[in-house]
Amino acid sequence: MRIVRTIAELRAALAEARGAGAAGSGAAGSGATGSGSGSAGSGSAGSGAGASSADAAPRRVGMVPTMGALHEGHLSLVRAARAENDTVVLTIFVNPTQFDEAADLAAYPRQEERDAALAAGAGVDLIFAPEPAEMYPSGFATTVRVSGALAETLEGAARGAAHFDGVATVVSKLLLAALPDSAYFGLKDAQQLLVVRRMVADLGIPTRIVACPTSRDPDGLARSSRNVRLSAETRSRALAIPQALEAAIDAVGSGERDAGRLVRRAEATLAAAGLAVEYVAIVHPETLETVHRVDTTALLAIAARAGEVRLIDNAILQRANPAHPDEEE
Ligand SMILES: Nc1ncnc2c1ncn2[C@@H]1O[C@H](COP(=O)(O)OP(=O)(O)OP(=O)(O)O)[C@@H](O)[C@H]1O
Ligand SMILES: CC(C)(CO)[C@@H](O)C(=O)[O-]
Ligand code: BAL
Repeated sequence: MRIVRTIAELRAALAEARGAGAAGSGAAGSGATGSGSGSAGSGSAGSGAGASSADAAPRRVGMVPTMGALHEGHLSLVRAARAENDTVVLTIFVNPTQFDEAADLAAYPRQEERDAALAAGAGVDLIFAPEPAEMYPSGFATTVRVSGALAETLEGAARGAAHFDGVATVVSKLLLAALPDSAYFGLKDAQQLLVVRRMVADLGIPTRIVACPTSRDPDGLARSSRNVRLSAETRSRALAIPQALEAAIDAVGSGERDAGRLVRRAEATLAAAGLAVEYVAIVHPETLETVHRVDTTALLAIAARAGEVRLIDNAILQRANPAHPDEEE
């Protein structure tokens, strides 16, 4: 496994991995900044050594964009990418433009050596870990903005428009730098996934966006890099978030359709645990428009603070098959 820091190095390494640049450039090896952390295990190609000749079948590249501080949730994305691609690229970049709070950016966990070891063990071939100046060189003046409810509700409203501007801009740069066949995103950040899908479709970026299920600790808490900042006490209070989601799923399963009642019940569960609720919303799972009744499928999204730590989570609420006699109103 190799770590590269510049877009030029990333492109060269991928050209080599795809078999297109093996003969000519030689840049994949020469540009890398080093930090080998052992073999990629399940990796079958991509770190230079396995590059095929140009006449071989095209090699598929999968990308997993992250902000580092890897946990099992990230590794589940890597495994999904590993299963479908010849080369897996993990990006690690704590993107300053998507942070609305300086304190959150400063406190964001950074642990690159540990990340590299975990990535290698999970089958990553290449890590792209640029410095901010590589992604935002002097004079940088372009913003990619997805407008409308998709980006302006929920996280966009709570964190401000700059958040998804930052996400869309950096993800478009990452995708354009590597042009992966597929890129893998977690459903924990369901709105981010929808924003990225819209952006990729609108800009004609030829990458398939793959949604991966939320990975949870055994007690139900969604895995998140920010969880390391929870004390034992705030962590146990944070369990009210998955509990509120489960209760809503159960309530809908038992016939509750009224979104207002579902929201108020979830808010009460969070408040009783001492969490500061930022939003509890029931929205259309694709447009994110508010829905008033759960007649088919809806997304229940929660953002709440446990102490200083802001957490998000969500669940799909699905009306049970209305053809079943018990489900008729
Ligand atoms: N528990 C999880 N299950 C599945 N995917 C996840 C999970 N946590 C993060 N991801 C995904 O990993 C990718 C990188 O996310 P990121 O690096 O921001 O991690 P994070 O744990 O969400 O951090 P934080 O929420 O503290 O910002 C995103 O696509 C995100 O949705
Ligand atoms: C997609 C992403 C890597 C863009 O900075 C980030 O928002 C994240 O880690 O979810
Ligand atoms: N996990 C989404 C990125 C962020 O919190 O900024």
